[in-house]
Amino acid sequence: MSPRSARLARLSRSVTFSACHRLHSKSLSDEENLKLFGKCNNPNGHGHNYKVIVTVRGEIDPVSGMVMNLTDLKEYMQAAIMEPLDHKNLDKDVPYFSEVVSTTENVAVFIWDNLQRLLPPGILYKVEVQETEQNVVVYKGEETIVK
Ligand SMILES: Nc1nc2c(c(=O)[nH]1)N=C([C@H](O)[C@H](O)COP(=O)(O)OP(=O)(O)OP(=O)(O)O)CN2
Ligand SMILES: [Zn+2]
Repeated sequence: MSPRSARLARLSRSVTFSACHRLHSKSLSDEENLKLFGKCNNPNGHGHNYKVIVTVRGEIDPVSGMVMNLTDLKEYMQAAIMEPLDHKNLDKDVPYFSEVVSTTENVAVFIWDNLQRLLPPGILYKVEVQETEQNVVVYKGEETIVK
């Protein structure tokens, strides 16, 4: 069979969700938490309107013309992002954040791991979380060895 070439494309979809949280680490004292997180350590928390942009990467299927059907991606994002996070207190309502500090970095990892469980293998490329217009995290599934 002769080799064929396929066009690779990246496909993105965004959602927004509202949630509140408090930056507080159980590994630190109250004083250390206040010093590290400042106003974000306020005991009663604060809220954000988060924007999440999910990007998948793959071949453009010659029959469907799609990398994946956006209708399917929408459903996966509903299950992986909106259902667990929208209108929640991240620290109290989402078990993952009872032991993990609810920074934007960790929100991005949480979403990545949830999507990985739902999407076809190897297709997830990037999760971008905008906590505010100024504060943005990109996670692409990368890990490093910690000694
Ligand atoms: N590395 C991180 N640092 C901080 C995070 C984070 O997720 N990762 N988060 C916060 C707070 O949650 C906080 O919400 C940030 O608020 P703020 O500084 O007020 O946000 P802005 O920069 O958008 O607001 P300004 O108007 O520019 O003050 C803190 N650190
Ligand atoms: Zn915050």
